[in-house]
Amino acid sequence: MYTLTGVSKTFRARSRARGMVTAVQQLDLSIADGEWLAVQGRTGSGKSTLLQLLGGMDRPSTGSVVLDGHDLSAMTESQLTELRATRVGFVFQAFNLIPTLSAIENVEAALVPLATPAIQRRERAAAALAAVGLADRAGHLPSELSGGQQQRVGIARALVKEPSVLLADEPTGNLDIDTRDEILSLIEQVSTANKLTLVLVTHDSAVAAHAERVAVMHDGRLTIDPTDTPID
Ligand SMILES: Nc1ncnc2c1ncn2[C@@H]1O[C@H](COP(=O)(O)OP(=O)(O)OP(=O)(O)O)[C@@H](O)[C@H]1O
Repeated sequence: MYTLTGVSKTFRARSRARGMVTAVQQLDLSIADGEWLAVQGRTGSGKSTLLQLLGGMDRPSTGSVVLDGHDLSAMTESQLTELRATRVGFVFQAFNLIPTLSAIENVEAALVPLATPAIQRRERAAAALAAVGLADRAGHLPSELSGGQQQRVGIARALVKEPSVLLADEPTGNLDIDTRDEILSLIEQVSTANKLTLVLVTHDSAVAAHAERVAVMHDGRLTIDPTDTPID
């Protein structure tokens, strides 16, 4: 599980006159194993920064981010790289696939940092693509796939690492409503099947309504409704 204590993140603004920007302020948060937490909030409220801190892509300026007893803020760069490669899957709004690689090669790419032998890489990537219903599109380039199919590849790329945490930043933001619902139910299904902790950033209240808990960011501060209960 995650325990965040007194987490703040400040950035130096590009223009000197603007000084520092506080993206996340004094945030305390616990996320249980297997929980499905949605994070909502206006643009610029700090949602993506929070996700980056949870994923070890960035370090807090103050406070601690502890995952299963390990303080991410105290880890070395190589420990964080290993954490990202093994424990945490990421899904992005713009899919972030490599355009010159086929679907299966995009999924395999997630295993390169682990030095997984090529045969195993191919087998695991094929299984991950099958798990998202895309076995028959393995050889297609991203440009030959619909938005929903590209996001399925993105989900397979996150799952192939066999992570314990899935972090999704507006994963349905580029999709029409029907495809949004398909992708959301796929994310829910794979998260349940693999007992993943799911933290999903969304502007969309219809998406957030599926979560067990909804947290709202406002100017870097987080509010959670303690009365929130799971919605079936
Ligand atoms: N690397 C950075 N350097 C400087 N400022 C940053 C950096 N990353 C984020 N910020 C600032 O921190 C604040 C929070 O940004 P963040 O991207 O976390 O918001 P967000 O809620 O995810 O927004 P959106 O919904 O538009 O993606 C913003 O004011 C942003 O400009």
